[in-house]
Amino acid sequence: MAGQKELSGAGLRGQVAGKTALSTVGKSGSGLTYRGYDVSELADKCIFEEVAYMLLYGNLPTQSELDAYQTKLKGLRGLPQPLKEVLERIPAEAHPMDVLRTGCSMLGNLETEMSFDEENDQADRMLAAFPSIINYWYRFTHDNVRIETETDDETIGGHFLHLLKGEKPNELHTKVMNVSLILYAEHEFNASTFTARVCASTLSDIHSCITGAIGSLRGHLHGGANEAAMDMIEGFSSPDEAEKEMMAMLARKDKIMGFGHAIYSESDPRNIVIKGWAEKLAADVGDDVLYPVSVRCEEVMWREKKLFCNADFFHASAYHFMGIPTKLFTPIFVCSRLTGWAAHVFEQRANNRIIRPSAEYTGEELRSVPEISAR
Ligand SMILES: CC(=O)SCCNC(=O)CCNC(=O)[C@H](O)C(C)(C)COP(=O)(O)OP(=O)(O)OC[C@H]1O[C@@H](n2cnc3c(N)ncnc32)[C@H](O)[C@@H]1OP(=O)(O)O
Ligand SMILES: O=C([O-])CC(=O)C(=O)O
Repeated sequence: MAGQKELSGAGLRGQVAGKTALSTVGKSGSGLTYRGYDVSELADKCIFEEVAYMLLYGNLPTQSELDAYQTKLKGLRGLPQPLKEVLERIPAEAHPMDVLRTGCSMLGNLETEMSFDEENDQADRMLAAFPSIINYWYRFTHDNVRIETETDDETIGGHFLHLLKGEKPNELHTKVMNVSLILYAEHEFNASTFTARVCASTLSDIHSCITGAIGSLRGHLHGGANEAAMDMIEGFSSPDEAEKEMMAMLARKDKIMGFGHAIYSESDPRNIVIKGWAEKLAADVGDDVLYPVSVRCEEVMWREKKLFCNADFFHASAYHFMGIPTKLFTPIFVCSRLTGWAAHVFEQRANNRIIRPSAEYTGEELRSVPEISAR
């Protein structure tokens, strides 16, 4: 099991900031459980919609519940015209995470959550619409086409790739997308989820909570690490070059993206799963550089620093082998983590007290305001 670190110090590390029944990190099973189910077993046996349903509605769906849920989500993939118009005005050079942040916020203006009774329907709507939002903008600004976002793909993962590439994905790619979305779905009180909970604790609307969470996930120390890891590994032309460059980065004390974790001490249980799929995808595309480079980076970091790959590192090569542009990596994370964020918003609302910690003051002693001429 991937154990927990000794937790103390800055960044609220080790402080219990609330209760959750949604997941455990570094405590049991392979190290990550969602409502008591081990993430590796979920990734093996389920499609993403089953996990989304379990997080959002409390139990794994029966076959008829799953069929109804997939039908519901399929029916919610269309985008309102004013949202399409906003997306068309965002420049091609914008970061897709900013596009998604704006898309979520705009959706909140058009389909505002009027009462918390709507929270499940609102979460389902975002789950269905986010792949449409990001791909509508991407295809409009990069390929000059206005795509039809209502596909008949059974899964969100398949739907995402279909919109991106204009054709239905093969079985391998659909499976990897499902695995990836399951692995990224939920992770206790990480920075973006905590952002969503803080916002929810003020009794704000769900679009505000999710918009804020997208902004938190964007940074390279959190979800943005999968893009930063890709930028790094594609600069290495061989495992030996990767080793040499990594050693130089470590000597300079650079932060190496895709390694280390705030909670896990020895491994991130999601890594072994996505690494296995990255290896299969490498064989599928006949890669003999990127995957071996990634493996060498993993070996060097462990040998030199006892730092291990987190969920993001092998996601980089896996997504790349499926032909996904690097700048869409973190938005895919959003399409998954939305389930965890929304489930935490529901949990916070169900047992709420406004989140308002204290600060240790390090400023000036009490003093009087000098006249402006005397400053
Ligand atoms: C899905 C996710 O969000 S997973 C996280 C994705 N983020 C990344 O991959 C970014 C790179 N990793 C990091 O920056 C960090 O490991 C974090 C943000 C994930 C965790 O941060 P912390 O809990 O503060 O790290 P931690 O306390 O373990 O750091 C211990 C030491 O290892 C170093 N370290 C940790 N991660 C790395 C890294 N990736 N590269 C180089 N050194 C590192 C720290 O600088 C620190 O050194 P110091 O004691 O000399 O200051
Ligand atoms: O838990 C964290 O700090 C970061 C992480 O791995 C996640 O959000 O998936």
